[in-house]
Amino acid sequence: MGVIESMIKFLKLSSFQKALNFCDLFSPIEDCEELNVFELNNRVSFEDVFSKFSLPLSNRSSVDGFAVFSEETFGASENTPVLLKLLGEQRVNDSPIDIEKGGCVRVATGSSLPGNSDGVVMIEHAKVSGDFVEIYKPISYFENVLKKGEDFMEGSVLINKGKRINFRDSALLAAAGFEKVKVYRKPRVAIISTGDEIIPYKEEISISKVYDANGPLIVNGIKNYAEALFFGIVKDSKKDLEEKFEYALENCDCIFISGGSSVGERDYIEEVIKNFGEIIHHGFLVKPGKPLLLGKKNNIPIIGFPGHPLPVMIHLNLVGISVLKKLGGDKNCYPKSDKGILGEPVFSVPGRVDLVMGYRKNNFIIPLLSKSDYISLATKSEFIIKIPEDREIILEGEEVEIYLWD
Ligand SMILES: Nc1nc2c(c(=O)[nH]1)N[C@H]1C(S)=C(S)[C@@H](COP(=O)(O)OP(=O)(O)OC[C@H]3O[C@@H](n4cnc5c(N)ncnc54)[C@H](O)[C@@H]3O)O[C@H]1N2
Ligand code: MOO
Repeated sequence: MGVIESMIKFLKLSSFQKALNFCDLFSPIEDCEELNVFELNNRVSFEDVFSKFSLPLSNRSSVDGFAVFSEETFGASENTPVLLKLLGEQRVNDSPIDIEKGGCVRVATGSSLPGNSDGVVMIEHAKVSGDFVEIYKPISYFENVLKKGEDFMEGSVLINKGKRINFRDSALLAAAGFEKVKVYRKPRVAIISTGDEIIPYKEEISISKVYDANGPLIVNGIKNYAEALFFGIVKDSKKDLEEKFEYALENCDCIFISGGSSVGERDYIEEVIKNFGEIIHHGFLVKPGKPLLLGKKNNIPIIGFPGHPLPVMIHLNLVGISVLKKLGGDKNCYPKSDKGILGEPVFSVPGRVDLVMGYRKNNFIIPLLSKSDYISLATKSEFIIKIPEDREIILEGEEVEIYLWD
């Protein structure tokens, strides 16, 4: 490739927003598996899950105390307690017993309320005296009671299709009696590291070699969202790359490749993607990661990450994981963002988005200055600060948007 061709390649840089919207080009893989309720964390529900019964199934006491007819406690006080006959005990695993006016029943937290009783006096506000209980405090109608169906009603949607199930959701599903739930199958991702200089950790390092950091970075980074299939390190050879691509396209739902995305003599990735599918965008108005390459074949996303590990980390977090969430059925696929106040000024070049590592100190956002070739600073960062394309400087005290690491 000549100098002019190389220059022309990057004349048309796309707005970074287009990279953030890359996930919109794909649809979820409509394929599922059934998982036990113990294995659901971080998986995406394949269906609307409806409750088969109401919870609680009956009116239940929220406290340890005495179930009563609430109106019979009106006027009770420390000096003039109301006296109610102790009719028995209703434990959590007992079937409801009866209660009559002028009486009360000892209940535990979670017990069904006996008969038509409509409130529970806490044990702290009562005292057993022989066959009677002295009530020292009045309660209102249904005080200290969780009413039947108050938590959720029979037939209501517990989890929507496309929701990423968290550990709290798994408790809800278990309480509702679900042993198994259908979830989207995780997309299978082919991960390829490229470069003649890239070596696996088993080999001896030398000045002309670089250990493969991007392989483990991508494999670990996507585990929550995908099945990661590491295809290994491929030399800068079009033939070798094409072979891996062909296999990956037949067996995987997505391809993530790092290195060789720029405009050098041996940067073949664009050409290889073109041979098998289509290029959507190559080159973005963003720092770092300008040569980011986004392509696809039908519903198979292909991302060519620039070789330096820092842009891989950033764009895996912002673009790669979003695409995997989309394929995996997640309705909420954009990166998590937040806002904060800058504690130090940060500088940029107008016309491009700058993505700067940052951390929080005394509730202020502090930028960590780094070059694309740094790896170490990223591990100290807590998030990524976004400097929009129309800003040259953002001053201390101004609000900035931050993207959270996944
Ligand atoms: N003439 C130009 N040169 C470059 C441009 C440009 O616009 N014009 N863009 C620069 C930018 S920005 C970036 S980013 C890099 C990206 O280049 P490539 O995607 O082609 O990546 P490589 O050249 O293959 O590698 C860059 C760098 O990263 C190291 N690397 C690669 N893979 C790994 C890995 N798996 N683990 C660890 N380190 C890796 C590689 O050894 C290189 O040092 O292009 C600029 N050049
Ligand atoms: O875009 Mo590159 O990642 O700055 O060196």
